[in-house]
Amino acid sequence: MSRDPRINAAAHTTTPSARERILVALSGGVDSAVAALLLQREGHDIVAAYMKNWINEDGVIGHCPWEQDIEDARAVAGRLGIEFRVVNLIEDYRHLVVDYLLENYQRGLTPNPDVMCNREIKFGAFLRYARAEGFSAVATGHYAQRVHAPDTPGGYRLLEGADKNKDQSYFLALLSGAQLAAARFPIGHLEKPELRRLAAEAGLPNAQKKDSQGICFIGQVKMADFLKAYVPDQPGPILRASDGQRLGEHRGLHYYTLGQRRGIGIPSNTDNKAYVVVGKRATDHALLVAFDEPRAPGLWTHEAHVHGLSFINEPIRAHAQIEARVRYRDPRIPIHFIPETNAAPPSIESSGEAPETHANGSTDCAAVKTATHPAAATSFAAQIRFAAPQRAIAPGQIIALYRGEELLGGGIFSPS
Ligand SMILES: Nc1ncnc2c1ncn2[C@@H]1O[C@H](COP(=O)(O)OP(=O)(O)OP(=O)(O)O)[C@@H](O)[C@H]1O
Repeated sequence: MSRDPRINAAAHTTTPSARERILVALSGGVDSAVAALLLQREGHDIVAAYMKNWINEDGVIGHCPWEQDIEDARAVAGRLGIEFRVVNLIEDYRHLVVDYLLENYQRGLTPNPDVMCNREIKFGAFLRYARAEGFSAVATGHYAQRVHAPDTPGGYRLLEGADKNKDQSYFLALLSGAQLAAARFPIGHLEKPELRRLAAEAGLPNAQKKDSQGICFIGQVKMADFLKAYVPDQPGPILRASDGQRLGEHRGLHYYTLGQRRGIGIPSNTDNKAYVVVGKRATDHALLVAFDEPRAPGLWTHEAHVHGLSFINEPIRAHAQIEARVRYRDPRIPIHFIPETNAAPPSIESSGEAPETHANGSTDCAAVKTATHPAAATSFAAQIRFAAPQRAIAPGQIIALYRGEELLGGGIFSPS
């Protein structure tokens, strides 16, 4: 239960909702299966849909078991006796997630495809499809809680999932208020063991299925293999940051992330000390390394700049003491948020709601791209001061902003 009285008040005012027509995103996993089960028990009119997001056309990066996932999802829908659809979003996914991923890696940044998939696909293209098909909302199996909050501009707040070990609010950090209003997270109040118990009790065929590892093609293959297939190698020197000494050669800066220790390929000549990536230099295409210790230049920081900020409700317009999570599964940490005065705060309707939908429900990718492409999200930026120094804050990585367990919004760490 939240310690924030506004949130508790809001949560208690959440009344059983009226019957709605909801499209459930059914992945074949157990979480979304139970999401569908619970909505059905609440009496909603539900249809299930599997999103086809990615096809490994060339078979270059290994096996991605989407066909099995579709069959598992179909079996769940069959057990629940609900209509099942397969929605093809491959083109949108390619433009809005894969291009973003590759562009970012090519620029030496550290992108987050899961965060962008939520904003651009699940609550972007998929939500637009749902609307065009007459649904009022999209439900997923995310561990996050949406609570009614009439005192907010958007009408809802987003809280961490009740199961702190499974909480997925970080991945929802770039959702707008409008996207949240149309989202349903029916399992957000559950702990995973209880969810599996409900699945087994209801006879769901995937009750014991192993948890997936994020986005299919990333989860099932090594990122390095994916990049090798799509981004040409561009070798450069590996330099010791302290004195510029050349230690070796790398295959391309996109293979490395700030803070990375494994896979650099430079043996340390000093006992108990290993090299770590501390920077990437565009001018000479150099990978900078140092021994992994607190004084390693560029590895630890007290401050960072963020851009592309979006907020679920009110934008933070003044200095504020809040909390942030700089990586999924990291604890929340206290921060001082300093908004940039010359940047325009985003409107709460700013992303994910591009109106361009054709009569057949397909989306116009060019229009979507202009309106919601990650690079064009918002121009709102801020300086972040961490209460304690943070290790390996990589440009391109997502920061999620919190007040207690309430997710306020998020942004993208800027290159320095
Ligand atoms: N290909 C897909 N088709 C339909 N829905 C999907 C798909 N991939 C993910 N989702 C939706 O997004 C939610 C979160 O996705 P994630 O990949 O994190 O899955 P998860 O937490 O393992 O959940 P699940 O057990 O339902 O697979 C899922 O619960 C599901 O509602």
